[in-house]
Amino acid sequence: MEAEKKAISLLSKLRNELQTDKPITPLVEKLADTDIWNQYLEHQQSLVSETDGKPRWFCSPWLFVECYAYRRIHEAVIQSPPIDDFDVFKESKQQTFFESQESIIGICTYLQELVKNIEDLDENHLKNEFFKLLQVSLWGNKCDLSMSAGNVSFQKTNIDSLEHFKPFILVNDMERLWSLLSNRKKTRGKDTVSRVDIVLDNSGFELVTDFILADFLLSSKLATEVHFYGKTIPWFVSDTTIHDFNWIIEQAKHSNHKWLSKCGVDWENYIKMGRWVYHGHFFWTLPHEFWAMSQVAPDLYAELQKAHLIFFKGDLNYRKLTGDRKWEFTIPFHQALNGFHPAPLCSIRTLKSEIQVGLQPGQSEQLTASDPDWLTTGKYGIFQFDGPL
Ligand SMILES: O=P(O)(O)OC[C@H]1O[C@](O)(CO)[C@@H](O)[C@@H]1O
Ligand SMILES: [Mn+2]
Repeated sequence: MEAEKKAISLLSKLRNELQTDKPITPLVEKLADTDIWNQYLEHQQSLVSETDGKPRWFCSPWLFVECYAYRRIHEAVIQSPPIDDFDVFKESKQQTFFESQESIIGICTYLQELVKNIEDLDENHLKNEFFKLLQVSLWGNKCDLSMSAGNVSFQKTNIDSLEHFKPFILVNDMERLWSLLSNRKKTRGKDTVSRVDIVLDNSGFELVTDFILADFLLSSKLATEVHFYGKTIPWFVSDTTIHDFNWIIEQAKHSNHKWLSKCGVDWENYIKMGRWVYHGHFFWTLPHEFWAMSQVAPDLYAELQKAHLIFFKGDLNYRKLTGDRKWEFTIPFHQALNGFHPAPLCSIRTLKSEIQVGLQPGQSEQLTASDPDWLTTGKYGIFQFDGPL
């Protein structure tokens, strides 16, 4: 109880600082990322003019203060042993998993039926299924908890509704993903690796959709291994940590539903065989743009370079890919990445923040006229690829 009281008082202090626009203060508790964070705060300080004094909550870059808020929540918890490994968002993450049981069973059953005869499918059919499961993973990203504040009444994806959602895909590079993976499958030798990396976003329903896609990639031999990247601390409410990752697989495995539990068993086996690999890295919970990765986290950058294709899930990853800058809507994605090219990559994201690049001339104007909130509601989505043609 004493520890809880301490955590709550630190959290109230944080809330007060935020609500009254106090200066941003350095982190105090020593963790692997503390020095990098504090250097970043100093850098922000150097950008503030003398008359403005210190960086504050209301007038600092949104990406920076939003990340900082979550990092401070974590600091309040780690300063309060013995509850220092408590995940303040665990309950809501687990609740959404249970609330979306029906959709989860639907997509797991679909996958299991599909993989039964996967060897007999012709090229076109396989491509079609690949596209479907990519879209399931895309619309799965509607379900984050930081934007919905725990309200998961968002329409859940099921395979039959995909056609209905197609018009809301604003950038669609699925064909390029198919060419890359299917060409590699045709030309690679028997023992060579095809590696797809997935930089995860939210746990719960979205993570299941990512598992379904990853399972399909192995079952169809479009990939021989899949590497996942998650957060090392609770983050943006619903983001995946190693605990969530393992918890979802355990839940699936112990389900009473035949196909969901088959998925759980298969997924656990993939991990045991090293065909699925999970990586945690503190870089993902820093405020840095991804173009800083090769400097700030060269080990992570080198890991990503081993992939043949990288999927970046979700809105926050897109903001970090593009530096959260106010780019023109039509500037090429390659340019907005500003030198971040560890391997061919693709953002799979529903739009929840006011940034989008790589649109056709006139596209944004048309959207603004027909649906003024198109950038922030999560109704629209993209598959945006960058890599050699
Ligand atoms: O889980 P996602 O798709 O990254 O969405 C989180 C998004 O929600 C917000 O917290 C609020 O819109 C954004 O800052 C963030 O980009
Ligand atoms: Mn998220």
